[in-house]
Amino acid sequence: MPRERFGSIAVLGGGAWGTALANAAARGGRRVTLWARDAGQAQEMAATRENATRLPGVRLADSVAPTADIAAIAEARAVLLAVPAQSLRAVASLAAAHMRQGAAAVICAKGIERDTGRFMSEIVAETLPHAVPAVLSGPSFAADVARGLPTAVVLACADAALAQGLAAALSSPSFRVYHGDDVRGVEIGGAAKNVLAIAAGIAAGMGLGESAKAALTTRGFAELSRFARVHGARPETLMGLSGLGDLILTCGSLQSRNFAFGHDLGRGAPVAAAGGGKLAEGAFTARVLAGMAAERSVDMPIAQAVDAVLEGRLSIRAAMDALMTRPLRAEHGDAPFSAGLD
Ligand SMILES: NC(=O)C1=CN([C@@H]2O[C@H](COP(=O)(O)OP(=O)(O)OC[C@H]3O[C@@H](n4cnc5c(N)ncnc54)[C@H](OP(=O)(O)O)[C@@H]3O)[C@@H](O)[C@H]2O)C=CC1
Ligand SMILES: O=C(CO)COP(=O)(O)O
Repeated sequence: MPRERFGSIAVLGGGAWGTALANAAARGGRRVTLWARDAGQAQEMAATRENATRLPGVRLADSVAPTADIAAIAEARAVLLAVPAQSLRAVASLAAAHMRQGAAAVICAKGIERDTGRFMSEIVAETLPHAVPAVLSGPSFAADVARGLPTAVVLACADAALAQGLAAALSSPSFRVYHGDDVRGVEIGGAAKNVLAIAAGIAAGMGLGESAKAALTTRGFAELSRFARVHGARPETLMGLSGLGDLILTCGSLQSRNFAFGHDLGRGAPVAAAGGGKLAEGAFTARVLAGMAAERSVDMPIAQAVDAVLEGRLSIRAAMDALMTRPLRAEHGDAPFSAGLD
């Protein structure tokens, strides 16, 4: 599928990620409509060529057209949904009447809908039945992408040819988009890593050291993989950019808002004050992820500990102690009497 088919694309969401993706697509040669819900913000971005609130210091590419008019997405053959996961349903519903038939709806949010347990692709299937769902995920901080620092992500769509065409259309020398067809695997990696990054941040904030961080990240990957496989994800997807790759990035950097949120908790901040008011998607997904894991009897002790901390059922110290004193078991599988954090 030729990349020229996607000459014009739209991005929904005037936040850090929407703005960064707009710039990335522009670098890939696309004309980009960048929709923000706030007319004042859209006008300011158009006038100053900067998203001063969410991504200060980064110049908007010339071929990015900010707007607050949702009807402006009508021509786009690909629409990138870059709003928080809990707002995806509302924004997709708003876009439904304006998106062209058969356009790709590329989910860029990382989370699970907390009131329903729906994956993002399920929400798109419900709200945009005339669009083709796809998901873009992987280790990529908005500030890095917007500045054109080298980044690699993956775009998955059940229609493999469409995934390939979209990946080519969005790629540029600094933004390398791999393609695949494991939509569920890619979206679960992005959703779950945010919750696990809060745990890694807590451990760092408590000063538990680099070894604890490595243990949490590795055992976090084990539980992310268990959950994803129960939901039909392929193991190789979990080993890739959207699984292991994003987990490593987010569990290891204060640049991550989820890690920073956990870090604040680890230093004693109350839940309501942690993260400095920035979006920490894992805080919204923890409850529903832990609940879905319990429903399917998937062992996710780290995600469950994060949920218990956020809900006030456990102190962070008690949560860490509980993780370390679970019955010993085999690292891989359920054999008793072996060492490991699982
Ligand atoms: N930032 C990053 O590095 C990355 C983020 N992501 C994911 O992208 C998603 C968005 O994150 P990000 O852009 O960083 O978040 P930000 O907090 O920077 O921005 C969120 C944006 O969404 C808008 N928004 C929220 N609710 C609605 C709604 N109901 N209707 C319309 N617009 C709405 C906000 O508008 P307003 O300002 O008016 O409230 C704001 O422009 C998240 O799921 C995140 O996990 C993925 C990869 C990287
Ligand atoms: O998803 C991200 C990096 O891949 C961004 O992480 P945060 O939302 O934790 O900042």
